[in-house]
Amino acid sequence: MGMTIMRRVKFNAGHRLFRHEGKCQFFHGHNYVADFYVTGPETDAVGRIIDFAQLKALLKGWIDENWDHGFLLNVEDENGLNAIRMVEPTKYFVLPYNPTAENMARYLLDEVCPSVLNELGVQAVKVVIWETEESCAEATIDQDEKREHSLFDAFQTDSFPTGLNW
Ligand SMILES: Nc1nc2c(c(=O)[nH]1)N=C([C@H](O)[C@H](O)COP(=O)(O)OP(=O)(O)OP(=O)(O)O)CN2
Repeated sequence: MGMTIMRRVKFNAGHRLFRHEGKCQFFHGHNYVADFYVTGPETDAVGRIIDFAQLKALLKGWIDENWDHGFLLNVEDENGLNAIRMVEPTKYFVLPYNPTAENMARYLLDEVCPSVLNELGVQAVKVVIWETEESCAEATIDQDEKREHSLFDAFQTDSFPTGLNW
């Protein structure tokens, strides 16, 4: 039977949505919540896929270093990037697309999780980004990617609640 665990990471960041038609074109920030769903081939002698503390160190570590208390900007947003580069000191992260909840979840799942998790023999199969208490976006690996990774074939994530406790 497949097993999946979830580790939540909270952070805050500023952003704006390049070419947004409404208020999200302006610089603003969110208290984000990122839920990382992680699966592995087997549990260890203690009964863990991986220790939650290890997930925290790796995933929160990456977020704290790269996104927390920084600005997330679209690489096409030259004007926004020029503005944020003028601030001293500054912290920003350039994404290849707009920093929507959808794109942030996809970036964490496709780019960040493989680089920080896979050498430990576990795999992130879903990332959910909560932008507000009411709005979230979910990125999942597709069926082909799951099949390629035969060790993780039997994963099951439907059993997790989706509500938030802030
Ligand atoms: N599909 C998406 N739509 C929007 C995203 C997103 O990431 N994915 N992001 C935004 C903005 O970042 C905006 O700050 C959040 O939008 P919205 O829910 O409209 O904002 P509020 O929570 O402040 O809503 P109010 O009820 O107006 O206070 C926009 N859309």
